[in-house]
Amino acid sequence: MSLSLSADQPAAPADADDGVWLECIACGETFAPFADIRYTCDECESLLEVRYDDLPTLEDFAGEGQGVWRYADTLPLDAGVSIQEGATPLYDVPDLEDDIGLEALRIKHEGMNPTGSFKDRGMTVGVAVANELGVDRLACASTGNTSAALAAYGSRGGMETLVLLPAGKVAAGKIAQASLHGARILEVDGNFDACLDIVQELAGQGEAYLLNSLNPFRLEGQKTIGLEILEGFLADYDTVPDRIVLPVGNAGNTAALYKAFRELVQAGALSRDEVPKLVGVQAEGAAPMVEAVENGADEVRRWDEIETRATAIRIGNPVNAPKALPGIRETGGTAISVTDEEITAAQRDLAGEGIGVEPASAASVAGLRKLRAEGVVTEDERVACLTTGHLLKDPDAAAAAGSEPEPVPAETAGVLEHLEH
Ligand SMILES: Cc1ncc(COP(=O)(O)O)c(C=O)c1O
Ligand SMILES: N[C@@H](CCOP(=O)(O)O)C(=O)O
Repeated sequence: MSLSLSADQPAAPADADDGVWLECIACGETFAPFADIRYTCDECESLLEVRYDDLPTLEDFAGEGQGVWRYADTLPLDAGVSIQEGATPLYDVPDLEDDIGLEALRIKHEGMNPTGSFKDRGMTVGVAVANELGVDRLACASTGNTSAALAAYGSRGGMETLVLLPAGKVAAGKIAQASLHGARILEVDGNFDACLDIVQELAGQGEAYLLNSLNPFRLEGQKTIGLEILEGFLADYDTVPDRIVLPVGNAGNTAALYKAFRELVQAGALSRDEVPKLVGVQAEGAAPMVEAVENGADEVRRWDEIETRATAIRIGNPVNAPKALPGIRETGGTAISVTDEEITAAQRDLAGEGIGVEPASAASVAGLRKLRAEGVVTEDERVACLTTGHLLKDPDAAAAAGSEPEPVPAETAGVLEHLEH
């Protein structure tokens, strides 16, 4: 089955388990979902997706469960290892909306999840599947947020966790989280992509269960971001957004949102033309997806030299590109890169609306501003920007972008005198 936006319904193969199976996105080979551990296709090594024989519409989600698990009908299990993830705010930002010049702008702030990033939506599902598979050690490579979420959900699920981080390139808040939640932290003398290569090898040797976004079950939880955005726009504007702009690193969210919308099209809940355009934003110093989109390529070129202040998206080899590139192309979206200075300016813009985000998150707003200035995004559009992680994840970046504390004497007169200057 291809990754096109088609209304064709998948038919369950014999190895489906309760209407759920895994399917290779390249050769179409199918696998029973929980019989063995696999992350990629046995036949051609391409990425796998979870498939369902009964696809729900938005109405099917009304009122049941909480957060991510309100969408259990579109997930591979009925319940997960949960810390109440999902149901994040969809903020209005009137000043920013005017300033950028749009009909409507909303910020879906994923920093309001339990560990402060969207990764929780994936982990609640991924760790539950790990339980189902009977594994006892979980592992990931991480620029920080995945490790924080894995550590928290793993410890709640009673499993050992191992995280591989690029030494010196992970923000302080994220290391603190992984550490306190009890992960074993290995600092690798290499970048994120090198860490992921190692974790894939460890997982391949059966040393641990891999919970990066290469794991098809994890992305199922992340689909719920898209469903919540659609429901929020339908409630407030009686229509779905024209565009969703999101930061891109390993391209898991781009793949997950596209899958959520594809499934709604297959369920007959959304027409092809209604699907929001997906716009990926990367930092200039780590922009292999942007390069591929600009060149109309079907594959990304791995960037070995990468650098950006937005350490969460300091990634040169987005593993989900084979799922995400069709998502951008089929929805009529695009990809754009922004400078670190543009990212910091957008971080300040969001802070001015009371929304605290880490640098990578602000890339979405920086990219939207640029596309609006270039006329690619038009004034009459309704747009959702995804902000992926909380400000406190990277306190050093926040302090550098904000104002300096002013030393004053410990008495009122001295404070008043200081305030006059
Ligand atoms: C805060 C933050 N924003 C954005 C991303 C990129 O998301 P994705 O890998 O799904 O493209 C990540 C991690 O990759 C992240 O931690
Ligand atoms: N930003 C990510 C990078 C890893 O992405 P994943 O979605 O494949 O786990 C992180 O927080 O580590």
